[in-house]
Amino acid sequence: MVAVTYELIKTCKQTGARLGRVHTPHGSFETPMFMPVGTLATVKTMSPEELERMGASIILSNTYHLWLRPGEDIVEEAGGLHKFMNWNGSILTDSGGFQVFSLSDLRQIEEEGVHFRNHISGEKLFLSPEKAMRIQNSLGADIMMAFDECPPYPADHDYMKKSVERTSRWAERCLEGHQRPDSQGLFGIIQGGEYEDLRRQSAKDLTSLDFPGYAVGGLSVGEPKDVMNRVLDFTTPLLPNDKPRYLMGVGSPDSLIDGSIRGIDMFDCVLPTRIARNGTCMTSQGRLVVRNAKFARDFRPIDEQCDCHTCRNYSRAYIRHLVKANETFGFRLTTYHNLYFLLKLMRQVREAIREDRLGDFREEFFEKYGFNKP
Ligand SMILES: Nc1nc2c(CCNCC3CCCCC3)c3[nH]c(NCCc4ccccc4)nc3cc2c(=O)[nH]1
Ligand SMILES: [Zn+2]
Repeated sequence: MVAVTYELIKTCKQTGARLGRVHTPHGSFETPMFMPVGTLATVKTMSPEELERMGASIILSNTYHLWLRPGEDIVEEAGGLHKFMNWNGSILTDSGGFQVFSLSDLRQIEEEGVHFRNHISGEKLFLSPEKAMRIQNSLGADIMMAFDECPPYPADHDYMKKSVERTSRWAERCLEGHQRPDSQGLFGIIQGGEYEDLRRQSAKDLTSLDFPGYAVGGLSVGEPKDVMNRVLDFTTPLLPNDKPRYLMGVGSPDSLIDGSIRGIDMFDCVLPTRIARNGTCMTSQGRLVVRNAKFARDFRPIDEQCDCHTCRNYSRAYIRHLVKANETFGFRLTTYHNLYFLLKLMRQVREAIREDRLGDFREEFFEKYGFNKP
C-alpha cells in the first residue's frame, strides 16, 4: 500500500499548470497548494484550530530542529508529531540537510554524511541519510524528504556534479533506511543548480528509484527569479506526470504563480510567517508595513479585499499599535492574515486552472500587486 498518491484532475489549457489532489494518511488536499512552515512543531503564534479555519491542509516541520529539541524520541513517545502538536491534517518534514547547511557552521560533508555543530549548544553532531530516515520515521510525518545536499549559489559545475552524484547515492541509502513506506511517503529531491545537464542527471537518477513524489531542491537560494524560472522550465518536464512536484523554499506571490504555471504542485516558505513577525503584510495591493506612522489613524483593514478574521475584525491602527508595543497578539493577527492571503492565492490559482485562464490571472495579479511586467 503506497502512503502518498497523486491524482491529476486537469491541466490548464492556457499554461502548463495542473490541478491535482494529493492523498496522504492524514487526509488529502488540492494542488497547487502552499504549506505553512512550523519549524518547532508549531506554526509560530498559530493554533491548530486557526490553521484549520484559514484553510491549511498540510504544514511543515523539521528533522534538524526536532532532533535537537525536544528530541525525536519524545515526539515518538507522544505518539508522533500529529498527536504531539494536536494537528490532524497532513505533515511534511524536511530531512535536515538544508538546515545543517544554513544554520550551523563548522560543517564537513563526507560520503557517510555531514559533521556539524549544534547551533544551540555547540556540541559536535553527525547526520547521515540513515539517521535522517530514523528521525523522520520517529516523527511520523505523512511525507518525508530524502537527505540531500543543497549546494550554495552560485556553485561551479565541477562541485555541483560531485554533489549531485553524492545526493543520488544518498537517495538510495534513504530508500533502504526508510522503515515505514506504507505509512510515510518519502520524496526524492532533484538537485543540479542552474545546470541543465546536471538537473537531467539528478532527475534520471531519482526517477529511476521510483519515489512517490519529487521535490525540486537547490533553488530559492539567492538566484535571480528568471534563473529559477528557467531551471523549472527544463526540470519539471523531467518529472513523472502522476506524482506530486514540490518546489522547496518558495513562498512569494509571484513565485507561487510562476511555479504553478511551470507545473509545480506544492510550495513551502517561512516568508509569510517571518515577515509577519516584523509587522509586514502581504496584500492585494502589494506589501504593507503596518508599523509605518502613516497608519496611526488608519481604521481600514490591512487589506480591503481580504475577508480573513484579521481583516474583518481589526484595523491597521490597532495592529500598528500592538506591533509597536511588541504585543504578541499583533503578530498573531499579521501571521493569520499573511497565511490566509497565500492560501487564498492558491485557491484563486486552482480556480484559474479550472477555467483555463491562469495566464490572465497572472497578468491581473501582477498588475495589482505591483510586480514588474513579465
Ligand atoms: N532538503 C532541502 N530543503 C530545502 C529548503 C528548505 C525548505 N523549507 C523547509 C522548512 C522546514 C521547517 C523549517 C523551516 C524550513 C530550501 N529553502 C530554500 N529557500 C528558502 C529561502 C528563504 C526565503 C524566505 C525566507 C528565508 C529563506 N531553498 C531550499 C532548498 C532546499 C533543498 O534543496 N533541500
Ligand atoms: Zn486579511
